[in-house]
Amino acid sequence: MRLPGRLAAAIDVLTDVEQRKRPVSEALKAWGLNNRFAGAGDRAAIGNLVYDALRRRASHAFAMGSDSPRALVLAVALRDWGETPDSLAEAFAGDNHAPDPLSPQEQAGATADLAAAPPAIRADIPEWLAPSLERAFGSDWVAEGQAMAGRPSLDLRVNALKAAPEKVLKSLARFSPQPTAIAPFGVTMPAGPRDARTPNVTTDEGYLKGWFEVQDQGSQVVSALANAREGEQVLDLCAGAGGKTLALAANMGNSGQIFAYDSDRARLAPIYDRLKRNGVRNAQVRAPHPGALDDLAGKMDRVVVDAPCTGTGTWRRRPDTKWKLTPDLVAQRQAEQAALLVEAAHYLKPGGTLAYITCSILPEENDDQVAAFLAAHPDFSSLDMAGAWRSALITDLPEGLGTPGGGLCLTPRRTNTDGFYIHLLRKGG
Ligand SMILES: C[S@@+](CC[C@H](N)C(=O)[O-])C[C@H]1O[C@@H](n2cnc3c(N)ncnc32)[C@H](O)[C@@H]1O
Repeated sequence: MRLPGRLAAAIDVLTDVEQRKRPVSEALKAWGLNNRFAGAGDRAAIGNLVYDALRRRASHAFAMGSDSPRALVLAVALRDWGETPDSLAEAFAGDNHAPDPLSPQEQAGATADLAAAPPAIRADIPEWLAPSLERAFGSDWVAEGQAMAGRPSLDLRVNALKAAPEKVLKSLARFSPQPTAIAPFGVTMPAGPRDARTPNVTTDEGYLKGWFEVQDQGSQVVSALANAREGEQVLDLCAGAGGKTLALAANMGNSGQIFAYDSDRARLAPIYDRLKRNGVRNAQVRAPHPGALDDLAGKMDRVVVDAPCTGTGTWRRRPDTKWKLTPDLVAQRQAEQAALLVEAAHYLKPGGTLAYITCSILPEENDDQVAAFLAAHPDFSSLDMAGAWRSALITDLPEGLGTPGGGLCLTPRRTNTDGFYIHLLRKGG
């Protein structure tokens, strides 16, 4: 397929997403099944168009004067992919699969000036979230929003239990991987432009042998900052599919004990295979039976709460969630987070550490939650995060990552990672 056909297909997919309220991945898969002639390169290009349209939905709609799927996809071609009204007119001419020719208004979108657009449009975020971003980032909030509308890199964490970074760099040399800037065991492949395909690393022999896992560098950094040490008793209270459990196990050199729990069996299910592939021998999965964790009360050196959250830090990867978020959903997540912090405290022994993590950048889910917890639990105190950074990452904490409430917040703009928050709290005693 050539560009015109790919644009037309992306318009169809985005229409499907918007009309049937379908996740993008599902709509793309359905399109692929109905259009079996399309190759992997076509499917990747169409996916990029749809995701790019959603990443910058607000600014694209403003520039084009419309938020229709057609306007958004054409905006990607004109505003992100370097096409011009002339290059598109030439490509569309005589191509049976091309969308209709561009209207004068659509052509004008190519050079639309957004300087006078409201800040939330320039930041490409829903307007109701502007006060939260401003609280989180001060005068930088529009630039932070813009960075969250970019394409993410593909990051891997080398599994120190089985391989060294050099081995993985060599195994994946065909994708030109680079060491990550912050995470000590990270390998990264920057996103390419236009129709660039994301490397398929999960068919690599290194992956199948457990030498590495796909994990955003930000997730690797907060896993390292949780600072689980050899010989400790650690509860991973929201283990999900185990992304952080695996990193904690590697950090602990397979010694001590990790209890991996999640209240959702389906989310927990992949952890069994992943633990095996990674050669993890110090993790015990606790399925969500009543009383599953009763024997751990007051005994843990460390409890990691990788809390359910709005996922605002992952907007680059799941841009549709940016526009679906509602105040009710934020409130729901806040209630879950507050309850989980109280629950986590119950399992810690005196002197133990609680690591509170979210993949959100909203202060309502981060500093506010910790402040409310500390106010109700005077036996807990905030740990020095600069010291934790030095101890876990053997470098000084970069400028500007600290939050007013004493936590750390990583962002695409600050650290070239997904957005993550972490705060370590010590139980007195
Ligand atoms: C951010 S995800 C965890 C991701 C996982 N730690 C990883 O690194 O791959 C949050 C998890 O919290 C779980 N969860 C939500 N409420 C919970 C609760 N009350 N107790 C335990 N887990 C809960 C969800 O099922 C979800 O899997």
